[in-house]
Amino acid sequence: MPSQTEKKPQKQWSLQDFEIGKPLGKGRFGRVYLARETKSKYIVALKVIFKEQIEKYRLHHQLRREMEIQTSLRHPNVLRLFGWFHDAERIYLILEYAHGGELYKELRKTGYLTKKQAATYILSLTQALTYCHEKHVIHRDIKPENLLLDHEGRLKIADFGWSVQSRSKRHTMCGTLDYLAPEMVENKAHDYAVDNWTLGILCYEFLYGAPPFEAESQSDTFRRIMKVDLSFPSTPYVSAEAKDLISRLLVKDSSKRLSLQKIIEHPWIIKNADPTGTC
Ligand SMILES: CCc1cccc(CC)c1NC(=O)n1cc2c(c1)/C(=N\C(=O)c1ccc(N3CCN(C)CC3)cc1)N=N2
Repeated sequence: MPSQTEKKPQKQWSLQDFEIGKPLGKGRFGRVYLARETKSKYIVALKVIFKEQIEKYRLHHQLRREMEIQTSLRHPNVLRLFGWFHDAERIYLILEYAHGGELYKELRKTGYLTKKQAATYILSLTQALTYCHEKHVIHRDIKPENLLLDHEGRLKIADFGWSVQSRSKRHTMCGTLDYLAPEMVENKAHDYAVDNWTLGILCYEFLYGAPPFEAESQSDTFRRIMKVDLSFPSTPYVSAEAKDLISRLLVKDSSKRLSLQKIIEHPWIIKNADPTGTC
């Protein structure tokens, strides 16, 4: 009789267990395909990563960390990693299938989101980050390209490639500049509050259609982030309450940024977000 503590043995998957469908997208290190597990007919997204690429950029530790972290997370707004397997050339990640595709394509299509969509997605992100931070995980790379939508329009955070299991301050440089907090772009020690900053960036981008410190060159973006050079184009579509929330997150001193709990309680969120996460 197996002891209570023994986990159910992880099934060893292989390519033969799946029927591969259309390609869904491609990233720097591989592609993602629609796939169906043959026995259960369960639909998944199969992310194929070339070992040669991982070795070339010395990313096995980062990939291993991504897999360990994403396998351990269970939250409605975090894309599930069900398992993985490999062959001679490739590593295969068996991921939850998000039927709605990438959020940023939705954003580019419409230019900016409605206040209900924006508030609902910020609430979902805040709830997902509250869960991640309780598990000592900092995502560090939340940007529209890493956000997916399921068949009900519910947001799913994907791609934990830059996340870290953190119990202390971190020093690693990562991500594109637009979404990085000052302490990240200065390559200083940073902690969970970097994700709070990014929520401010995303809230601004959801409502205005572009991130607040966007500039021609990376060095200009860097300067604007360091100065917190924040301005709100005058438009009737963005309320004073939305500007208040953004201004309380884009604060240089990380200890003074609005906490995740205070975001959930903010009047703009309470008034505009759909608590079921669908909209
Ligand atoms: C390798 C790809 C990659 C690189 C880097 C980061 C990420 C995370 C976003 C990823 N994607 C990833 O891991 N992904 C994991 C995934 C996943 C991507 C996914 N779905 C889609 O990519 C998708 C795209 C378009 C789509 N349609 C577009 C047209 N519409 C009319 C109908 C719907 C429907 C679904 N489901 N799980």
